[in-house]
Amino acid sequence: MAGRTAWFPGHMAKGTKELTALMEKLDAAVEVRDARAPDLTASPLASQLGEMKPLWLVLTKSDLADPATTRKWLDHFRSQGRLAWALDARAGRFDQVRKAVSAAAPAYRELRLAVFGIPNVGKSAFLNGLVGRRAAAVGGVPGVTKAVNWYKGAGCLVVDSPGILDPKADPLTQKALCWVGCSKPDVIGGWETVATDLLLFLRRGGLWNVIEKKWGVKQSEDPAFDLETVGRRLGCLAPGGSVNWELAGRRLVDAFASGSIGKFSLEAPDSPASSILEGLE
Ligand SMILES: Nc1nc2c(ncn2[C@@H]2O[C@H](COP(=O)(O)OP(=O)(O)OP(=O)(O)O)[C@@H](O)[C@H]2O)c(=O)[nH]1
Repeated sequence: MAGRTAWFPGHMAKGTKELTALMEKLDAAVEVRDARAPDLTASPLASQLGEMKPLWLVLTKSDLADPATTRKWLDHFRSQGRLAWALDARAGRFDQVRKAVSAAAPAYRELRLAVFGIPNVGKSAFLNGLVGRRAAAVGGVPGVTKAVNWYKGAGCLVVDSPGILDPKADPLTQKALCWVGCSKPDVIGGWETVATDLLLFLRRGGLWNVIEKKWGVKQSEDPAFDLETVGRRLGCLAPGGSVNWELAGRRLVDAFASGSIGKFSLEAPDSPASSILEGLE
């Protein structure tokens, strides 16, 4: 894949350092990924942390993903021996996760868990759902760093961490992360370029039906006209009647990221998005 981006804000570097130091004092960690793209939204820290403690996996935004594909992902991860669940973190049923918490808790104290993942995957929504929306942050835990916030839930103490994005992620992966709201188009060339690649991805991945279903727009004969066709359909016009590309791109990508386009999955265990992304170069 093409060259590397340099976007790695300081707080993410700090978060990585804090989290690895903290892992020593924890019993397990929950990695949060987006159910629409579980490979793309994997945390760059997962393998490092997984060597230290058991890693549980939560696929959030399952309400926005294709249910059959999500079931395949769960089978896939469980076949690797991982505890894995898929849920709508804002409204989800947490019974299964809570059951795992009580099963894993030591007899003499609460289970200590970290929640981590790349930006905007739903870490806070998951944490709030697990410990209860009104849970207040509790202070330092004896013998454990005071530099982070702990939240007390039934049988567990949970610590949040800042979203950490792979500093080495290539530009195409970063674009794909914009499609699900986990990265920002302004660091990767703007809305037009992110949206153009999204349409190309849908075309190549046989996923154009989501666009047709939502807005009644058919694929153009030439992919170069796809964004123009969509932009016109959405009424994103500049004075004089030409398409306002940035606006069209923003409306399209926002519709994807927020789920207003309908349920879709960008990848399945047997067809990872990375294979289509490589074809976009
Ligand atoms: N539809 C849907 N939206 C969700 C779900 N989980 C989170 N969201 C939304 O996704 C957005 C990001 O959620 P957060 O919980 O703030 O994500 P985060 O990972 O804590 O974000 P950072 O702290 O910025 O890294 C918010 O608009 C949430 O309402 C989910 O399961 N389903």
